[in-house]
Amino acid sequence: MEKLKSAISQTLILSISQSNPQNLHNTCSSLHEFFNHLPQFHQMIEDLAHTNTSLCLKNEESALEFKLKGNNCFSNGDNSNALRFYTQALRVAPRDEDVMGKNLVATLYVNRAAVLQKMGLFLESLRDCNRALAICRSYSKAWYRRSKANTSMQNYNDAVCDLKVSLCMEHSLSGKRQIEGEIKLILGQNNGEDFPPNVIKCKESDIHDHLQDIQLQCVETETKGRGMVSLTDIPQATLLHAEEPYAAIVSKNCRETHCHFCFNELSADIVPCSSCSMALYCSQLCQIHARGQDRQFHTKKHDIGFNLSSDLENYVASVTKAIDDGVNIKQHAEHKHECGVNWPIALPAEIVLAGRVIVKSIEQNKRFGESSAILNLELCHNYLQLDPEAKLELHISSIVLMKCLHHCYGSGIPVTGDTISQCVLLLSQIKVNSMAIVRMRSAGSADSVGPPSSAGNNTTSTVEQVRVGQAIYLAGSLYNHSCQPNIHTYFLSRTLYIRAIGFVTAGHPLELSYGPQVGQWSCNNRQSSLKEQYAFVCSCTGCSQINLSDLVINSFRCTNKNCSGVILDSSVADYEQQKINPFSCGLHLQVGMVQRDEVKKVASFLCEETGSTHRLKPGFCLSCGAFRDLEASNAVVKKAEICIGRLEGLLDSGEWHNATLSNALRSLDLLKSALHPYNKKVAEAEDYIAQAFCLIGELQRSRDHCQASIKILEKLYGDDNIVIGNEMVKLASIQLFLGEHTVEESRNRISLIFSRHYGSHVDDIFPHLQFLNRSV
Ligand SMILES: C[S@@+](CC[C@H](N)C(=O)[O-])C[C@H]1O[C@@H](n2cnc3c(N)ncnc32)[C@H](O)[C@@H]1O
Repeated sequence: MEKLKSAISQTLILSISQSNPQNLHNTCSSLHEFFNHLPQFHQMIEDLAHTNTSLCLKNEESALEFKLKGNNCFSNGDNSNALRFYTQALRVAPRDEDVMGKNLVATLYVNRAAVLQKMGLFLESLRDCNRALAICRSYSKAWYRRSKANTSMQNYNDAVCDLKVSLCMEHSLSGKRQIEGEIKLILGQNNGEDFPPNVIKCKESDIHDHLQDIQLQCVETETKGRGMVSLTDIPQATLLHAEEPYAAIVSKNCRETHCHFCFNELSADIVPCSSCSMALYCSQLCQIHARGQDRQFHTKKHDIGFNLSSDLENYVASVTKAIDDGVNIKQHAEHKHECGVNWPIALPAEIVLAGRVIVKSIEQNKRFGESSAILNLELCHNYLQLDPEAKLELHISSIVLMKCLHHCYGSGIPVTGDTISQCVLLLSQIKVNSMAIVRMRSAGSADSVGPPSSAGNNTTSTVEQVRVGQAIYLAGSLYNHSCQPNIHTYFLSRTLYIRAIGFVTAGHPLELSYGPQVGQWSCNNRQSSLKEQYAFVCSCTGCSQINLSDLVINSFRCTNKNCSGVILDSSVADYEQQKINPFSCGLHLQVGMVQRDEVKKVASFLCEETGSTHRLKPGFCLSCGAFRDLEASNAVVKKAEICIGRLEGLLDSGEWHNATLSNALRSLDLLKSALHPYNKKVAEAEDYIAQAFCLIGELQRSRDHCQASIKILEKLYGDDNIVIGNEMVKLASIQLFLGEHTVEESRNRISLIFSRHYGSHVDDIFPHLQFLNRSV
């Protein structure tokens, strides 16, 4: 790409930098023409789009090599490597290949099932047996292996049926005897009674929550374009929106760990794509949703060819029923056009996502090229605000993507100035409107730790977000951003859920956070992050009205011991100055009810002297006017931060030096002497020190510092913010370890905050937090 870029003439670069949505097709057409004359461009497209250069095709030879390695590891008892090699083999094994009279994929599933059984992963083992039997139902070994998994899970009736089916297919006398012996053994546990066969029920998801009957409306706003409001009052925690993505893609860093369709974490029994070695799924069903139904494959199932009782016939039919039978696959098969070529691996995820949008739009019979089919998504874009470099990147990426899609679709996707320009606009729509799909992950768990006194243990359980995918939700993208959001978004599988955090009155804008929030960063940092990422200047209440958090988050403490006022440095003072609106009839009207007293306490000058004439003076207390030498104070803070940074580094590396903790404690005192008690740096230092004490088993001290950190965060975010819920998880896990009854209070708060944000989905989102319910 860089080579291509350097070949472009300055004149063309200039006209691209000046392009706008109306004349885009000219610059797209010129650049396309220019590339068409470059041999290296054609070579690049060849490498990206042709199957003969593909790095992700199926390959029987490699599959057999991996299988052999898996077999060797299995016989040596090296189960984790055996599992790895069998999965590698499955990724590259051609689906219709028979080796020694057995389908290779089915054999690999059965081999992997044996490893999973050894590893105690019985459900995973059972699922692999089912996959093998869905391919070849006369596979005796798969039935036998299935009986093992069922026995381990105490599904004795199924285990007996599996063995009976396997017995019918077994040729050798000794094999028959062994199976008969095993049947007797299981029946013996049931006093010789036979078990009636069961019909397998496949439970893919279990989500209970209902959308409330709330009337939402899209309206035109003064400063933010379109936005969403409710026509009625919305009670706290109401679920008001659920939506499937128009298109979605797994994050690059989660390609090996998360399902490429539903984005849930992959378990040990990964299901690879049936046609390429790149895409991985958590289940056959997800694979079918992403790749489409493979009728040909399923009709290849061999007839069982043995005489079975009608009960057993039914049993076999229920187990081997194609997983997609009766499933109404409504989704467009989003991975199909990407299968077996390099570009979906080589290009950035958002370009591949654009490809999915284009193909879906074409598949939905919208004619691409005419009547602006892609733009029919009616999403806003930020093309005009992009810098020249970004415009050029979008031009190049669009030409490359359109060329790759053209390879697959031929004349169905023509590469012209017009179609490329639509792709450019689509990419800038994706920049502004796509959402990151996230999963909550717990780091450390009080379940997995030893005695609290022993050093090196990780006692706290923390909650963190992992960005697993990126998606376009057409209706979801109509919600504007606020740094003080009143709605909360989360994801189950690929579904977007939106819930009201608190009570929202009819007509009030419904706004979520695109990332930055009051309490997380200062106003100037939030503004620059939104500008950089989405190219807009945030005009939310948090950025336009005085709030306690923005006043204190980076502030210094007053030099007057009896004053709790704040002293701002010049960068913060400038931003806060902009919030003092000369047209408002009094500053106190712009301050939230709950915070009014607090704001007054830290900045009474602001509250008393309203109007445009008042200037915030950096270095002087906003409450009593006392002076602080900011240069000297900054030097103290910098020094202290170096020591705290060292502690943070140690926590990451897992190494330990007592001196680092002592230095950090001294630095915390220094920070407290210079910074306002609600400054975020103090909260962060308290948190690192809490983690360090936890690591060396000094849990009481860890708890104290954890509580101190939470107290500050409550001031910055507000008491009921989800961040406080996440922090309370840490505190509760320490309290639980200490056997303190105060854990009850923390549990109640966690439950209150989490249910406000996640409603009845709490347990689906945080299954790993069940341990917190343990009694003290
Ligand atoms: C995902 S869209 C939201 C819907 C959009 N307003 C529309 O008309 O389609 C994001 C865009 O909305 C606008 N926007 C959202 N929140 C904003 C805010 N707090 N301040 C200013 N503009 C905002 C920006 O133009 C941003 O790029």
